[in-house]
Amino acid sequence: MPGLVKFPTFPEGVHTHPLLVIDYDLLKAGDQDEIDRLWKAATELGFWYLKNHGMDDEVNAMFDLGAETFALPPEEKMPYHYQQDSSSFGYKSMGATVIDEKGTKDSTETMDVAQDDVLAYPTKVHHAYPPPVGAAMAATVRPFVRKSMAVSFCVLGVMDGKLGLPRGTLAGLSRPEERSGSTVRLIRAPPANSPAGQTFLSPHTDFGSLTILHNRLGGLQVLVPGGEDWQYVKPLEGHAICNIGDALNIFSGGIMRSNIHRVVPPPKEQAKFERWSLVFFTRPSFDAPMRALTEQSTLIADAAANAPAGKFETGVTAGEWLARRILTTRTNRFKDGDTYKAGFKGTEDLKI
Ligand SMILES: O=C(O)CCC(=O)C(=O)O
Ligand SMILES: [Fe+2]
Repeated sequence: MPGLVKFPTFPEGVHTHPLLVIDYDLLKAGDQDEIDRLWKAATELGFWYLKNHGMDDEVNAMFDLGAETFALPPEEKMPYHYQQDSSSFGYKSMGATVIDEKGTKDSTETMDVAQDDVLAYPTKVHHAYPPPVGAAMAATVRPFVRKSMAVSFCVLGVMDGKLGLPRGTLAGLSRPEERSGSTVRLIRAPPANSPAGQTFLSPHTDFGSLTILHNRLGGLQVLVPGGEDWQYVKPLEGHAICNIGDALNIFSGGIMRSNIHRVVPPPKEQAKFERWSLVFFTRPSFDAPMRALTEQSTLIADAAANAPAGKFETGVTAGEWLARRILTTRTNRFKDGDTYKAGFKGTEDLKI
């Protein structure tokens, strides 16, 4: 974040859900207890804190880059806006997407920098970015992406083992050499001086495999399985918040949980401040089929066999899945609530 900005600590007395804390150093070392705890987190809630990820410096540098980029005047950001009919790579201005079935426009600015563009820079693969991003590519963006990829691939490797998949299976569905929707996202949400009940990000499951989130202020909430009420996830200094997305839910025949979450203004005194998040989304290669890996694991085959027929055979690729969910939120495409709900649907099994 705009590292020098001081903000009030997360308040007492708000309904908060604790997450398991997973130690990345222990995971990398193959510690069996830690692996078991990660498995518990990934299958029960689908969210956990990650400590000792070793990327605090890269995260702070990314927040500074976000501040520099979003501070540009609109005429210097808009040329890098995402294209209406394609992916969300690039800059997104406030109001360019809708956040609910009523067609309410969003109030955040975002910048998505594609992993493919970061790795190939200065060759452009998907999109162009404002000059501060290019200038920071080698020193800031690429180191952040590399460390985030290492975390993701470590988690995917652990999941291979637990799911009974041949080693490297899940990473093989997100090979950096193949084009994918994997991306870094910076999000700036304004201070919440607007009507109560405002939402920054409506209830959703994440579209890809694994999400690694760094935030400073509260506002992220989860709907705990079987529960009715939204509970805050408290940001913890130096801890990332990780969660499972739709692709891992589908690949695993529903064993891993892609849990529904949303973002509302930060609680109490924190609401007066701008809210910044930095997210790294690992998503499968565009060509990867979104279906349960039943041939490679009896555990997955059994899980899929117990689910309603076809539930984990989506018939689409990861690229198509992503495009459907992303394009549904475009303000210029919004038609009506039913079309929105059908188009935005993820793997949630809870009612939105
Ligand atoms: O900003 C946050 O805390 C969460 C963001 C999120 O859920 C998303 O970008 O998918
Ligand atoms: Fe999310």
